[in-house]
Amino acid sequence: MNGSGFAGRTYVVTGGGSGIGRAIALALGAADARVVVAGRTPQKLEETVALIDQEAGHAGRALAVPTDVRDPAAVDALVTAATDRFGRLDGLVNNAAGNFVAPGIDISPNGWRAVVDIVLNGSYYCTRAVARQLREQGTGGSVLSVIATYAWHGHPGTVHSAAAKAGVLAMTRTLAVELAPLGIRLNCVAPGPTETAGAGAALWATDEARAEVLATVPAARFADPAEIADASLFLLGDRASYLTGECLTVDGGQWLGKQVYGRGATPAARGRG
Ligand SMILES: CCCCC/C=C/C(=O)SCCNC(=O)CCNC(=O)[C@H](O)C(C)(C)COP(=O)(O)OP(=O)(O)OC[C@H]1O[C@@H](n2cnc3c(N)ncnc32)[C@H](O)[C@@H]1OP(=O)(O)O
Ligand SMILES: NC(=O)C1=CN([C@@H]2O[C@H](COP(=O)(O)OP(=O)(O)OC[C@H]3O[C@@H](n4cnc5c(N)ncnc54)[C@H](OP(=O)(O)O)[C@@H]3O)[C@@H](O)[C@H]2O)C=CC1
Repeated sequence: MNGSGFAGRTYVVTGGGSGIGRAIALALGAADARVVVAGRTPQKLEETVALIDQEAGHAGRALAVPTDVRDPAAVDALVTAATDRFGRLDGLVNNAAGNFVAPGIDISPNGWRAVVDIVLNGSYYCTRAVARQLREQGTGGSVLSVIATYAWHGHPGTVHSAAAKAGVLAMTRTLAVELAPLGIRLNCVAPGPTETAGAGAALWATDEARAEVLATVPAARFADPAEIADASLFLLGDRASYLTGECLTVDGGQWLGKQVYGRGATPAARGRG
């Protein structure tokens, strides 16, 4: 990815210790960017840093900053740690999330808060802190938030996450307009079912649940986190320089694949096949 414009730039990736966040952090590192990974579990963050250093062939390209994104003071400290270490920031990936499946009216207030605080409030605190730093630098930059297609179509069993992701999409579109004059772009990526341990445990913990999810994907497979990372780097980088307030869906056709007749054109056509 040399020549992609990432060399020497610095990006904060929340939830960079696992799954999609780790894949994005590794892709940024491989594109010669400097990467600051944030999350609650220091060991997972250090593993990502070690993988980036290993790929680079030397230490120093990445930094782990244990952070709970629900805590605005901790988020401000994250941005300070990143700029102390690398001198400046160029962007942010809001990837941290929590999720579980439960009937909407049975979720406790604390269960609702757990998810909304991480996904919506955490994304706002991180975006606010990074955008203030970019404004101070006068450099512009790019913010990418990882959402889900149910931000717009809804989804039974995940009302907390769907509502929070919809909020992140609205935040993205609102701040895209407010911050465009500062050269700051904000976009979203909406992955479909992606093979990660976190989502597997939270959303498709049994073989039956996994098969049920798979049956909804026209592409008939889960995404690899690296495929989400590819789309993410496009949105973060200079090739998307005139693109702001948008959401790129990377879901193997899942959310569009809800036709009355399933995947065949019509029952009659399928009968002939
Ligand atoms: C199909 C394709 C679309 C998929 C789109 C989206 C996918 C994703 O978001 S995948 C990301 C999945 N990754 C994770 O979820 C990892 C992180 N997860 C967590 O940290 C937890 O799951 C968390 C969100 C619950 C937060 O953990 P923590 O802050 O430690 O909170 P507690 O365990 O103390 O629980 C707080 C509160 O929530 C209630 N709760 C937890 N799990 C469930 C459940 N399965 N059902 C009902 N309620 C649950 C828990 O009981 C607590 O409430 P109170 O008991 O009232 O205190
Ligand atoms: N996998 C999928 O099918 C899909 C995933 N997504 C989205 O992709 C993103 C990544 O999910 P995925 O990689 O699958 O799942 P993971 O569970 O691997 O990723 C979630 C990450 O968020 C971090 N995190 C959770 N709570 C906090 C917190 N309070 N503060 C800081 N970090 C936190 C976790 O680290 P730690 O626990 O150490 O803090 C973890 O690294 C999420 O936004 C998810 O909603 C969207 C659609 C589909």
